[in-house]
Amino acid sequence: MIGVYGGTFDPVHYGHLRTALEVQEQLNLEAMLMLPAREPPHREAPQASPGARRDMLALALQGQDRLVLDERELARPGPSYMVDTLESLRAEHGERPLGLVLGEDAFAGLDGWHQWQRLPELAHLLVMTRPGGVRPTGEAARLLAERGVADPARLHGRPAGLVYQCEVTSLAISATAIRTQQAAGRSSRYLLPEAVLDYLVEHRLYC
Ligand SMILES: Nc1ncnc2c1ncn2[C@@H]1O[C@H](COP(=O)(O)OP(=O)(O)OP(=O)(O)O)[C@@H](O)[C@H]1O
Ligand SMILES: O=C(O)c1ccc[n+]([C@@H]2O[C@H](COP(=O)([O-])O)[C@@H](O)[C@H]2O)c1
Repeated sequence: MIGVYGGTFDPVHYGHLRTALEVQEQLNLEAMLMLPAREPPHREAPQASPGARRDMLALALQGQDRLVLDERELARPGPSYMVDTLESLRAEHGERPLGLVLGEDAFAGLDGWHQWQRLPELAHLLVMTRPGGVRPTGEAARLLAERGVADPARLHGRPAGLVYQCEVTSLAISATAIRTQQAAGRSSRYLLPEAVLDYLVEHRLYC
């Protein structure tokens, strides 16, 4: 199975990196693709440019090969709809299982995503715990009730369609908090890789 971890990564932090690694290990994924969104739908435009967010992610991923930068959303003009990303991955990988990785907060709002009903047809949904995570209600709760599985082995037996909840280390880190710290002249050290911190300070991305 291939993991698909999309994000705004404005900037990438240890909350993304550690959870991506844990899901990759827990589910024995062949690879975990990390996809920065060029134009994330349903939120304000990111503060850092797509290129700067890509560069920070590349710095964060240096020296390891389990988490892989995938630039397809950066190359695609217009809003970075996940359904388009999963379709392009499905075309590349045939029947190989795909796992769309989401924090609980993102999963709770899934029914607002573009063509959201198609997402579970294209990939499994791997829902990570997140501090302050919202309990799913409405369509997300229904998806969990209808498609949820407790045994991760089942995910490997079909290309898409199941929902699995992944327990990951609770890291109450958010990109919003890091941007706020930077704007206030406070330190963000130890919340994100040193090389990423050096980059965003040097380029004055969030001052
Ligand atoms: N600390 C964390 N623990 C678990 N999942 C996380 C964590 N931080 C981000 N995620 C998940 O990573 C994905 C991408 O998140 P995103 O790039 O928006 O980061 P963020 O820290 O939530 O950013 P922002 O504060 O700007 O909204 C989402 O699915 C989100 O739920
Ligand atoms: O496809 C959509 O309509 C859609 C709506 C909201 C979020 N997403 C994707 O979900 C991922 C996490 O979003 P965010 O806003 O938490 O960074 C990121 O890859 C976004 O592009 C996708």
